[in-house]
Amino acid sequence: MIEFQNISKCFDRVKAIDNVTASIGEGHVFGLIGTNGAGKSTLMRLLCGVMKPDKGTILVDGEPVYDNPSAKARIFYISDDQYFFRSGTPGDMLRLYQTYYPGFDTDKWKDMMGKFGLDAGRKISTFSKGMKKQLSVICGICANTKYLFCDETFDGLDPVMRQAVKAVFVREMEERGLTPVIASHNLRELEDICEYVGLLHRGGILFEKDLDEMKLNIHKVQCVVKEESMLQQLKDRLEVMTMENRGALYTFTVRGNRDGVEAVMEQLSPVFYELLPLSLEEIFISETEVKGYDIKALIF
Ligand SMILES: Nc1ncnc2c1ncn2[C@@H]1O[C@H](COP(=O)(O)OP(=O)(O)OP(=O)(O)O)[C@@H](O)[C@H]1O
Repeated sequence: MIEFQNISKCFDRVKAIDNVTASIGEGHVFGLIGTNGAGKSTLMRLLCGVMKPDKGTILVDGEPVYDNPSAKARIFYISDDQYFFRSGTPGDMLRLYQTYYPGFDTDKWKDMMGKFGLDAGRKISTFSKGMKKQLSVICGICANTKYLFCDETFDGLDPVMRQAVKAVFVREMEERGLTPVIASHNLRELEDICEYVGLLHRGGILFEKDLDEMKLNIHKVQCVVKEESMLQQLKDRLEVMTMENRGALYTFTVRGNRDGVEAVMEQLSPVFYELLPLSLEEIFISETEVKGYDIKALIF
């Protein structure tokens, strides 16, 4: 388990991470989502021990991670701005990781390189962006670490490769309890694969929850009301996060369990109403809008 408490990190006057507390459990996929500049990459670097927090504690399976080779050996980090040696080949990467990760599975690496069609002797500088990401994923999987951090790794892969990598993650989770931590802007992708999601906004964590549980407690209500006064009653009785309307059709995002929301709607008895589930993308937009990150303000 990775536990972090009250961690903060500043770059000059920019508070990249501001007093964040959360944890990442084992054996399931944790998705890290957030607005641009929210601090996702910074949080990942802190959790992997690449950077030291200004304050707060980070424990990987009970051990501090920064400057601690034994905790770091349990983590493989695929950064979004990948660095490869000049003139280096995948074979050079293999030798480097074999030295650093004692459990590195060389047979699996060779097998995956073959299956993904990557040439171990070719200069990495001649690889496409997607091929470099594939190489990192293969190294990350074969390092056999307990935790695998992927910073926007999926975003550079084509749809077939994304499916292949997801299938590899699922296999590794089942076979050896791998815990992938994935930061991505592709929420549809994360929705398919993640069980837990953390939402960062302006350096702070807005929530860190089980995705299915989260979906049980946030709903989209579409309704047509008899008169305007009913809208106020609805706002008074439900925890409304966002509201918009197109003509007579009003759409609310509300917090609360389905039965409670339905009971209020039944009592108010509008002309028509319907409760719909929210996608992760809609939850993201609603939660960040509540915090002042309003999509309409960006567009109009
Ligand atoms: N090395 C650095 N020096 C100065 N400022 C930095 C540095 N790294 C990050 N920041 C700042 O910290 C904040 C968080 O950046 P970070 O890259 O962690 O966000 P992010 O959520 O990964 O963003 P994005 O989704 O746009 O990739 C930003 O304001 C960024 O400008």
